[in-house]
Parts: sequence; C-alpha cells; structure tokens
Amino acid sequence: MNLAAQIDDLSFAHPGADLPALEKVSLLVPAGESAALLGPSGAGKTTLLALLDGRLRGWRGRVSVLGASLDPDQPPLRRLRPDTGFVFQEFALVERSTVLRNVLNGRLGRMPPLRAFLGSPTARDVEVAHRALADCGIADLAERRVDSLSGGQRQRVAIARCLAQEPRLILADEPVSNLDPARAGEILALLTEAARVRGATALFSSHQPDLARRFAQRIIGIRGGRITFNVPTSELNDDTTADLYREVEPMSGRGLRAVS
Ligand SMILES: Nc1ncnc2c1ncn2[C@@H]1O[C@H](COP(=O)(O)OP(=O)(O)OP(=O)(O)O)[C@@H](O)[C@H]1O
Repeated sequence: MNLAAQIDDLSFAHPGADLPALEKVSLLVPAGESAALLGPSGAGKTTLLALLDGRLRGWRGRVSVLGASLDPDQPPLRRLRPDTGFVFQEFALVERSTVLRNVLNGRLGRMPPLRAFLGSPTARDVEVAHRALADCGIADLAERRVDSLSGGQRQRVAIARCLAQEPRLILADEPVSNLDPARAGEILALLTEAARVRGATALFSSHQPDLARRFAQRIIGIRGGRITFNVPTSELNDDTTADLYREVEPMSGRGLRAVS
C-alpha cells in the first residue's frame, strides 16, 4: 500500500504538561485518500496534525511522511517542507494584504530563497495561485483585502493558499469549525475534491462525524491520545462513533475513566 503517513509507537508530551498528548500511537494513512480525524476535545487531534507537519520536537517513536522519516530533534529539510500543506483553524492569513498576495504566500516554499526573500513570484507562481483561487470559487476576490472578508471566504483563502503550495499531503485542523452546516459541507467538498483532483492526500480533523462521513473515505478515531480505530468510512458503525464521544471523568491518579 502506498502510504502518505506511517506512524509507529509514537508518544509525545507538550513541554511542561503532566500527561502525554499522544501515547503509543501507530497509524497508517493511505496515499490519495481523504481521511477525517475524529475525537473529543483534548483527544490529541491538533497535536497529531502539528507533529505530521514537522512542527513538534522531542517525541518518541518513528514517523514517516510521504516516504521521508521525520527527525524528533530537527525540523524537516527545506526541500521537503512544501510537500505538506497545512490549513490552520484560525486561518493564519495576513489581514491587511490582498487575497492574491496571501495565496501567493503559499508559493514561498517552492521559490529559491532569494526570490522568496524578495517576494517576487514568477509567472508560473501567479498562474498556480490564480488556479487555486478559481478552484476555491473566489477568483473574483483576488484583489480584496482579507480583513474585508467573511469567515467562509477566509476559509476559502486559507485553502487556496494551501493548494497554491502544490502539496502532496494536505493537513487541515478543524477547517469548518467556524461555519454553518451548509457552508461547512461546501468547504469540505471543496477540500476533498481539490485533493482528489491533484492526487493528494487530505487529513482533516473535525467535531462533526456526520459531515466527516460524507466527505472522507477513511475515518480515524482518537481519544485520550490513543488511536481507537482507523477504518474505511463504509465500515464505520454508529456505535463506534458514539463510543468515541462517551463522557469521561478524571480519575484520582493519571488517565481518564469512561462513564457509561
Ligand atoms: N501547548 C500546549 N502545552 C501543554 N499542553 C498542551 C498544549 N497543546 C495541547 N496540550 C494538551 O494536549 C492534549 C491534546 O490537545 P490537542 O489540542 O491536540 O487536542 P484536540 O483533540 O485538538 O482538541 P480540540 O478538539 O479541543 O481542539 C490536551 O490535553 C491539551 O490540553
């Protein structure tokens, strides 16, 4: 099987935290699929996505992304970084800049360092950025400033910036958390279809199991820092999903106890 990510016996605690955010995680993410990461608040979704994005140090275990091993003590090599794109929950856009400029920022990792420093895109960079805008349905917003946009429009800009990077793996942290159900469906359709057309893998976290099931081919459950299931969407049953969100109450010592 061609894999976008392979994780073996991964554990990680945030600096200063008492408990690990991820514990003995082993996970295979097939390439070319859209997969949703479901789990209650604090389960470890953001931490897992940040780790796959190469932003965390000091973990234990083995992690490989798009065939290259990550080093727990070093950021990924510059030449490999653009292959993984990230859509942040809070968008992380430059508010006072235009939509097109923001989307062109997605090209920076693909430019030679001097060109990136000067912020001087090639004709191809501009062409790729315009295609990403068109694919996200916001070609008409190219010259608008980001601080004049709605939440749904910003989310499209954030996805367009990620697509302009031409990533082979798209990681998205709760990409529809700020949107009403109709808009949320549109954005997930957009994200998963853009990944499919490009032959890329998408892994997105979500608090909305029904939407995730509509748009992801694979559902991964995480709870208390541990993977509880990783199945094709067609094999996921309602009890498994309900179990993931069973209430938990703190035990006197370490860990959490499920409440039936
Ligand atoms: N910077 C940090 N420092 C210390 N602990 C952290 C930090 N970030 C997250 N944690 C802890 O790590 C655990 C996992 O958090 P994480 O944000 O990955 O969960 P999540 O599943 O994304 O939650 P949510 O759905 O609420 O966004 C939680 O116990 C959280 O409190």
